[in-house]
Order: sequence, then structure tokens, then C-alpha cells
Amino acid sequence: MPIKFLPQLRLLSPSLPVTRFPSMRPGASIGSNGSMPVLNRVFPFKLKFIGLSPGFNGHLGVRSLSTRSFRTRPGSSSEFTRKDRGDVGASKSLIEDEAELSDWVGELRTDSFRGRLTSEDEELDADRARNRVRSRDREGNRGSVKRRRESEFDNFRESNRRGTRGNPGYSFSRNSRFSKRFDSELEDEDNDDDEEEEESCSRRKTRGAKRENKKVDSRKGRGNERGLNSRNMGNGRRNLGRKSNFREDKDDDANDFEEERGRVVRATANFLSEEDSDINDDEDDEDDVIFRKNASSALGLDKDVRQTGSPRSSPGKSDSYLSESRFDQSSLSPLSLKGIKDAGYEKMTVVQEATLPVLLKGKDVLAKAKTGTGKTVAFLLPSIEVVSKLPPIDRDVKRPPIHVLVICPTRELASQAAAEANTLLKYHSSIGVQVVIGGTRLALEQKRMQANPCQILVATPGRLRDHIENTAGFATKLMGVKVLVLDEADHLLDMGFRKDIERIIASVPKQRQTLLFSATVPEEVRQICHIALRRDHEFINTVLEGTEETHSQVRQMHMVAPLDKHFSVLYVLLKEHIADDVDYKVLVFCTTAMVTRLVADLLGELNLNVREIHSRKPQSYRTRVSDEFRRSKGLILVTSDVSARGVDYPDVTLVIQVGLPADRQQYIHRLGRTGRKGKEGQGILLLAPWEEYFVSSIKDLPITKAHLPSVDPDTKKKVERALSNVEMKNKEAAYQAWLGYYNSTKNVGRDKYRLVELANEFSRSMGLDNPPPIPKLVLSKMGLRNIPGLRSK
Ligand SMILES: Nc1ncnc2c1ncn2[C@@H]1O[C@H](COP(=O)(O)OP(=O)(O)OP(=O)(O)O)[C@@H](O)[C@H]1O
Repeated sequence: MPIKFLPQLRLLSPSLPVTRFPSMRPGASIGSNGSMPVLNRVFPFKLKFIGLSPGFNGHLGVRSLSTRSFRTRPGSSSEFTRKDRGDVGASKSLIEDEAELSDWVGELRTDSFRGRLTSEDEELDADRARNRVRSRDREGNRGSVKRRRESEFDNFRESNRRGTRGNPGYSFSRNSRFSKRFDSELEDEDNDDDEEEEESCSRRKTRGAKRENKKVDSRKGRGNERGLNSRNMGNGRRNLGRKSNFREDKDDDANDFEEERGRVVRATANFLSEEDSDINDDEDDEDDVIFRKNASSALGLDKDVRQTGSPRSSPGKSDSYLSESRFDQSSLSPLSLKGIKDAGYEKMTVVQEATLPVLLKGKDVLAKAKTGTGKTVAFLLPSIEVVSKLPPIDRDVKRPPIHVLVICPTRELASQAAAEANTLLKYHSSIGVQVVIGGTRLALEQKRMQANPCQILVATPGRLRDHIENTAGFATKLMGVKVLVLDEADHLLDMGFRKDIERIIASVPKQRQTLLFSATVPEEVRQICHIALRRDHEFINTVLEGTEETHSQVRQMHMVAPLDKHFSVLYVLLKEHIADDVDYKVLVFCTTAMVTRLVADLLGELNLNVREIHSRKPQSYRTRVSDEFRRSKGLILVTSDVSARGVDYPDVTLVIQVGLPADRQQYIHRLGRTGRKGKEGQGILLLAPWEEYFVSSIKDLPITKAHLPSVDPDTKKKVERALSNVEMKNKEAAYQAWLGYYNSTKNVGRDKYRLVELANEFSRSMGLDNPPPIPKLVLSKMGLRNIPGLRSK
């Protein structure tokens, strides 16, 4: 199996990044050169806040780092100006929901035979979902924050009506390891969504039952735990012949939300550690990998910053993801070239340059490239070329073949990839694209595919499997697949998705080309990638051996604070950042959906301009918030891991990760929401002392330890007051979700007594001295019955 690393690729193309790191000294480390000049060069932005702690070793001892951002000055970001302005409407359009997507695809491709794809039903669904969100907010008497959000929601709803459709892109991914699993134990009114209901009905036999019953419970006005109890006690139609087996339940939940599955099964494995040590072992391997620190690209950054004189400028020299190769010099078809030109792409990115020639030859490829460096275009272009060489679909054929199948782990990524495909296909009028994703009615997709055959299908795994099993003639169409693409391949090959992927692979011809792309390719994935790839596939790694998998122009630091300080530290960090940059755009990642909601509530009470996104929100709400965030500046998006992978928000200035990331990969993907397209950004990881062990798994990355910002007594009081205004039920839900999440993490969840102590510390940090009671059933599922310190009900 030939492996191509950059030294080899350099022979193919002198413009690959290895040739553009003249200042990089492989093996150099910040730790080994612990002088102030190094820091000056690595962090020239805010030296007044930096002080070396004596005798630092490995990590930089930094007393305090401001979160001051260093944005690109207007006009300094050349390559993406056109797109950033929003001129390329098609390529990354917000697909608000299924209806919007259909509309948008229809409008985009009116010149093709597929025509307009919307229906009144779809619009109605979307409206009904919106109305429910609003009426719930009204009924719920959620206080001032909620009312403010409602009016903000109305505002951007209004702006959507005025012309969101066709705006350039957004998207968010959804891949939380544990959050959905534990949050799903809680009834969440926000999840009562017609789209899901419809799907639930059509899939009741298999996956839908649980979700549907949640909805039923919610309508009956039952409390969270009652909904849970009834579900797990085999009440009514909820169980529909299912075993009341926790593992199966959880798999069901995961099926509700595609993105959760990759992580969720592993969470279960942990959760059931006594029962399934094999799966746990996998996880051990992953978590225990030790990496070496190498600061060479940080030094590269220094050189670049001094050359450009603008710390916010696209580095362009040492770390640019753009190559010197131009698309118009490639052998791509003239129609593709026209589409590429219209999209504003001139030079290939490094990963595009490295993979295109190999893929055009028809080889299988596993490709690794950093976040935000154009992997989507890299796998779409060669796929489009394959289709363009095939005879056009005969409209009279009963079951027209699908030639390219792209699998993405989340609905949003699938929509984003479809949007990008449409941009590139602008002049290929005979090639059609469609998406099949969860959260919408299966029958609707069936009708749409019937009415508008497509050669390129972008899908989420669970929904695709549904079609394979339930849509007449679909399996026959898949027999036409010539190219199979797995985006975020490491995630798709993860335990949670594995069964679906295997089923899908079994449904497409063996004679095909397969493309696997991701920003992270852990060794486990290398070992199992043969389930999808031919033996003679090539591994194209555009991340130079010995360099970081993250961008050197993104400053990374971690801070350690006791749990009871997290909220106030987070508040101070945000306030500092906002004060430093009026154009701030911040993502705050939390461990679970319910913790996300709590943090969003709190920051809202503190009068910060904040939105929230997580898997317990209806899809239509999420896409609207996502779109608003994409277009906005001066906004904080508090999010679970639904936004961790693939989301392409422009100009994110800061990513804060509060609490333990699921794993090293998740840390990298979350951080990758900033520093995209060669821009600069910052990342802060806020950990409790007992979470600091995680840093060893990312110590090869240029992450430094920063001292905590000081929290004055007034600020502390302010945060406490704000916390007291947060709804009790949200605190209770956050407590339970928190407990579930950490129970599932290997290091923390092992010692149940300690875990409960920590959970109660978290409870106190929310102002609850008495930890909220948890349903007995949940406690027993978590293996926490009879652990002192927990209250049950
Ligand atoms: N050749 C190009 N020139 C300029 N911009 C490009 C080019 N190719 C892709 N882009 C843009 O770069 C951005 C990032 O691309 P994309 O989302 O595909 O990154 P990615 O590598 O898949 O990131 P992630 O790993 O986070 O999923 C997008 O806005 C895309 O439109």
C-alpha cells in the first residue's frame, strides 16, 4: 500500500507546503528553547500579558494571555475576498431545512431537467416547527432571556424571509461522543418537531419508535423522568417489541441523530465497561496515544507575521493551504473549470493539488488534510469528472443509476457538500445532485428521487440505509455507483457508524473508486480502512510528518480552574475578547447538549449576545441559528459537538472548549472552526484540575498553559446572580447530563465515588448545594445506584 507523504509529493509539485516552511526546524520544540525571544516570536500579539514562569518544561508557562484577537485587516485576505463578501451564493448556501434545501436546489438548477423540488407540505412543516418553537417559548414563561431570544428569533426569521435563501454557506456538524446519549434521557420540549414525528411514523418498526414516544410524552405534559421511565419500562407503544436494554435504547437515540452515533456507541461501551471490555479496549488505545511536541510551525508563524507586518493576514507563505497549481492548468473538463472559476477558486488548495492527479487516474485514496483546507472540493471535482464522462441519464429509464455516492456523518455536512457540488456543477446541466438526510420524511425523499433522478447523491448513513431497506428500486440504483466518498472518514468508520457503513459498502459495486477524507486519521482508521478501500489505495497525507495537525496561525492555550470558577472564568474570557475585538465571533463548545443550554442561558443572563445550538433543538431552528452565526459578527455561539466537524463559519475569532473534549480528534476538529482558509484565530481549552490529563494527548500540538484571568468579587457576584436566574429544570438537566458524560469517560468515570463528588461540585458551581435528584432507573443504567452523594427519585 503506497504511502504518499509530502516529501514524495514535493517531487510532483514544488508548491506543496513542505517547500514553504523554510523556517521550520523539524524537531525543534518550544520547550527546548524556553527563551523569551521564542515566545516573542510565537506570540507577538499580546506580550504585555505574557510572562514565563520559571523553569517551565514542555509547556510554556504563561501567566496570562489575553484573548485579544488579531483579525485580518480589511483587504488583506486576498484569496477569499469574493466568497467572504458573499458573492458566491450558491456554494455554501444555508439549507434551512429540507424544504429550503429542495427549493434552493431547484432554483439553482432550473436549467436541468430536475426542476423545482419544493412542495407545500415541506413549507408547512417548516412553518409548523417555527410556530411551535415560538408558542413554546411563550407558554414556557422562560423569563427575559427567552423573550429576548424570541424577538431575536423573529428578527432573523424575518431576515430569512427577505432573502436568506441563496446566501453563501454555513453549516455545522454534529458529532458529540456522549452528549446526546445522556441528554436524550431528558425530555426536551424543543425536540418536539413535526419533521421528526413524520419520520418517526414511517420508521416506527425500526428506529422511530423512541423518538415518537418522546413526543407523545411531551404532549401529555409529563416530566422528563416520567417520559424516560415510561420509555424504559416498556410502556405503551414506545418499546414496540424492543428489548428494554439500555444499549439498544441508546443505539436508537443515536439513530435519531446521525451525528451522535459515531461517538455514542463508544460511550455506551464505556458505560457498560463491565459488560463489554473489548470495545473499551479500543478506546483505551485511542486515548493513551502519546504524541511529541513540536513547535516548528509556530516558529514558521513567527517568520510570517514579521514578514507581513499584519498578524491577522493570511500567512500565505509558510502555512498557506493554497498551492501554486491553478485549476485552469489541470486536465479538468471545460465545464468544471467554468464552474470553478465562477466559484472564485483559482489556485488549488494543497490537498486538492495533492489528490486530484491521483484521483483522476481512478485510484482509491485516503486523504488527510487540515481543517478548512478545501477537502470538499477535493473529493467532489474528480467525482464530477467521472460522471461527466458517462452517458447522460435517459429520462425514460425506470431506475436511473446513481453514479457518485457521498456519505457525510451529519445532515448539515451533507447539505453543505451538496451545495458545494451544485456550485461546481453550474455548467454541467445534465448532472443532478440530491441529498437524503435524517430529520425529514422518508417518503418525501422517495418522491423527490422519483421525480428528479440524480447521478450524485449525498447522504447521511442512517437515512441512506433506510432507503436501501425501504425504498423500492433504490438498491438497483446504487448498483450504478462508480465513486464512493466517505467525508470525515475516521468518524464514519468509528464504531457508531460502522454497521451502517458496512451495509452501504455491501450495497455498492465492488468495482468502484473510493475516496476517504478527513482532517484526522488515527492509526485505528488506517488499520480498518481496507473495509472500504482497495489494497492498492494511496494514503495522501498533506500534514507533514512531525508537524502539528492544527494550524500554526491559531494560538492555542489551556487553562486550569476548579469547577466552581469555570463560569466566571468563561465570562471574563469572553468579556476580554469582546473588549478587544468588536468583530468578535466566538464558539463555546460544551460537553453535552444540556450543559450547552445551561451555559447559553447563563451568558444570556449576563447580557452577552449569545445563541445556542445542540442536538436537542429542532433542525430548522439549528439551521437558522447557524445561518445567523455565519453571517454575523459580534456574536457568541454556545454549542455542543454538533458544530465540531466540518462547519464552515467564516472569521471565527475564538474557540473556547469548556470541559473535556471527547478525544484528541474532537479537540482538533472543534479548534478547526477557527483559522480556516489560512486565517488566524485562537483556541482556549478550559479544564478542571482533574481533567488536565487530557493535555498529554495533545501535547504535540502548539498548546501552551495560560494562567487564569482574575475574577474580581463584583464579577463573581454578577455571575452568581445570573446563575440564580437560570431555570431550575435546566440546571437539573445539566447536572444529569454532566454526570452521564463524565461517567462515560474512561479516566473520570472509573471511580464512581470520585465521579459523584465531582458532579456535586458541578452542582454547587451552578448554585445548587443540594444536587438535583436523578431517576432511579437512570442511576442504575449509569451504574451509579447506591453511590453516596447522589439523590434519587
Ligand atoms: N481552491 C480553493 N480556493 C479557495 N477557496 C477554496 C478552495 N477550495 C475550497 N475553498 C473554500 O475553503 C473553505 C473550506 O473548505 P471545506 O469546508 O471543504 O474545508 P475542509 O477541509 O473540508 O474542512 P473541515 O476539515 O473542517 O471539514 C470553503 O469555504 C471552500 O469553499
